[in-house]
Amino acid sequence: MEGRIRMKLRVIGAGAMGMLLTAKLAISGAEAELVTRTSEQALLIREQGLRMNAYAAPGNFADESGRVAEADIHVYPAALSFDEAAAAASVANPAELPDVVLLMVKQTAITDDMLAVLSRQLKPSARLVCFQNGIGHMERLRRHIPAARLLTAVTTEGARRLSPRHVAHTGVGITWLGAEEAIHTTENDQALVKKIQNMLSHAGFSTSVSNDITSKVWNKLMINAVINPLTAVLQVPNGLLLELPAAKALMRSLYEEGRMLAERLGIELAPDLWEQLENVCRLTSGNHSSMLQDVQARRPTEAGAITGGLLHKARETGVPMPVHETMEQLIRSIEQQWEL
Ligand SMILES: NC(=O)C1=CN([C@@H]2O[C@H](COP(=O)(O)OP(=O)(O)OC[C@H]3O[C@@H](n4cnc5c(N)ncnc54)[C@H](OP(=O)(O)O)[C@@H]3O)[C@@H](O)[C@H]2O)C=CC1
Ligand SMILES: CC(C)(CO)C(=O)C(=O)O
Repeated sequence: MEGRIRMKLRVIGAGAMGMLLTAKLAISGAEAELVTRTSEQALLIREQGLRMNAYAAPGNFADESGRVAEADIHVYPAALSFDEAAAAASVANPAELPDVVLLMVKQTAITDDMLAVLSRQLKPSARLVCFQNGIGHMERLRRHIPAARLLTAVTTEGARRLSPRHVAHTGVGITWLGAEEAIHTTENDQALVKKIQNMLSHAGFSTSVSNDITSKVWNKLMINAVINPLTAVLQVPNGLLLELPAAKALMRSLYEEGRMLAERLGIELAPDLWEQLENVCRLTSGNHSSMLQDVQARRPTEAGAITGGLLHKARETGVPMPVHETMEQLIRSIEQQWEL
């Protein structure tokens, strides 16, 4: 099939999104290996495989009570830990290294130490596709990996990790691919991006290439910056935000502050973004946002890259964002309680 030249793929991070991508890529016949943080999880996946539930009603997210699964799929991808991948890369022939690496860890895992190790696993022709919500990570990545090797992916797919080898595909969405810097202009670069798009599309992800990926990043950032901290602080599912007049007023203030900042930065947001935001709350009404799930599990949240990402830009440009500042302090206070 056109554009389906065999590529070696690696998915780093065997959480919700990493397991989803690996399972669907494997089902589509792609050669995808999964890199876990721990050797225990890699061993478990090698021995027992990955399990994926895909739910009925595309476009809708599964509710907490668990709808009847449309499919219960088992696949057996290659799996190894991050340290094992680093050790193998140090002695590998570059031809054995992956052509495309999908980075599926949370923003909180993208540290300078991690990136120093990761950069040594990438051959010069490889591309690293980064799926994180929030902003700030691409700047960190560019300190270790040449910008020409980096691609940004923005996705509205939804996944939930049910166990270290079991994932639920909780929402069917859209994925955009693009480069934040206008450097992917050669024919070779464009052909490679097209191949990645084809590979994701063939795996069942509706994928488009965007010439303005920053806009896509910010549309998603705005949605996450409005819904996630509010649901995490109030401990409510997404849909309830629309039912509580005071919470809805806060949503609107967060939204207006974000829109003003985007305007100042010259970033184009969707004209109907507020309606989209309300729609996400409706479509995911029973869901706990990822930030609420992190707070409930006492895991570090991605607030630093979502609310914190906006505030960083606000400070650079002098745009006041008092409501986002308050949300950041509230989330930080929650995280600081765990240190006591
Ligand atoms: N889940 C979703 O529906 C969506 C998520 N996103 C974004 O995608 C990103 C990933 O999210 P999600 O999959 O939910 O997060 P998860 O926390 O479920 O998964 C992240 C995984 O990364 C692993 N990890 C951490 N450090 C390393 C490392 N050095 N090497 C290998 N693996 C590592 C973690 O391992 P361990 O558990 O052992 O610590 C964990 O399994 C986030 O930025 C999120 O905002 C975007 C759209 C939708
Ligand atoms: C869109 C939303 C808010 C869905 O819950 C999300 O992306 C998240 O929880 O991080």
